[in-house]
Amino acid sequence: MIEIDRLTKRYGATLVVEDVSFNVEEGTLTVVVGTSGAGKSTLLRMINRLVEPSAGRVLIDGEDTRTIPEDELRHRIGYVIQGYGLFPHRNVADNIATVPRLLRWDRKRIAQRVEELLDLFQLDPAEFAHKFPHELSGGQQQRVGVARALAARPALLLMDEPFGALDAVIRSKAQDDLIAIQRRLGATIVLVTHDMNEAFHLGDRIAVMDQARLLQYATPAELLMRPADDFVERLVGTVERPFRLLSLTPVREALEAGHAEGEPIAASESLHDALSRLLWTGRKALPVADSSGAIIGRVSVDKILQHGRPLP
Ligand SMILES: Nc1ncnc2c1ncn2[C@@H]1O[C@H](COP(=O)(O)OP(=O)(O)OP(=O)(O)O)[C@@H](O)[C@H]1O
Repeated sequence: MIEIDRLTKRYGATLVVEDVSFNVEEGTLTVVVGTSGAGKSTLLRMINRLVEPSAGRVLIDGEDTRTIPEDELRHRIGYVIQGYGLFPHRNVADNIATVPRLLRWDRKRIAQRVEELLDLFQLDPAEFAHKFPHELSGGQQQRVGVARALAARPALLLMDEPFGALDAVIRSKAQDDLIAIQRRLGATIVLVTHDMNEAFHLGDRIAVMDQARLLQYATPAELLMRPADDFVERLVGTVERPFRLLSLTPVREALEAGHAEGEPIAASESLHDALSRLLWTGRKALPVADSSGAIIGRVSVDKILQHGRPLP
């Protein structure tokens, strides 16, 4: 677990991060979201001590980061920034091998790890290992940047606007890839963005910051249903709120007894998917199947719309 404990940063008289605390569970993805200048990047950089906190501390599995030598800390915490920071004169394989080399892994182990990561990021080693960063597209550079940060299996991966330079279509694909890789590796990630859609798409938990302070730290569903204040509510975005809520709720939670005609929908799919299917087919209800394919009930438009309403 990563414990962020009362972190504060002052530049002169200005408080840039004020008394921020939250815990990040192992194997989860936490998104820090907020307006420009809220202090998100500074908070992230205090976690790996690129910025020295004015007060407060960070614990990694109970160990205070101040007791860990800085170079060791950089090896234990991966860091990805917008623009990826790839070394322009090193090829893809050498870029990915950076930290394992510093840690003096043997050649064979490094070569295996590089190949494994290239495969994982869907970059064919035969084609990409020897290319240089300028020969790659933005999306490919982004993947190499993340692969490099993950190479030595860090305890924590920090990502600052990692998709900021990608256009909308590639960005969405890159977000899906990150989720798949995070699940597969069980990596613990803290990611900074100013994009609330990205936060909802990626975050197991979301930390909302404004003017140096943490306003709320909660799951996406909690943010939607119980925003801590007006600012959070506005940021979450009232217009898309019902749809976001439906995207986060599985069909199983609106299951009703009874029969319905048509192709069944899986209980694990979202109510958003169910509603799209219902609107598309013009039906009032769909049969619902469990993971074995057995029909366990139905889901109806009326019931879904009840779920889209915020709690009183
Ligand atoms: N080294 C510094 N010296 C003085 N002020 C700084 C320094 N670094 C950051 N700041 C100020 O701290 C505030 C927060 O900056 P930070 O980059 O953490 O915000 P952010 O939420 O990441 O914003 P953005 O999304 O625009 O990058 C800003 O007002 C910035 O000008």
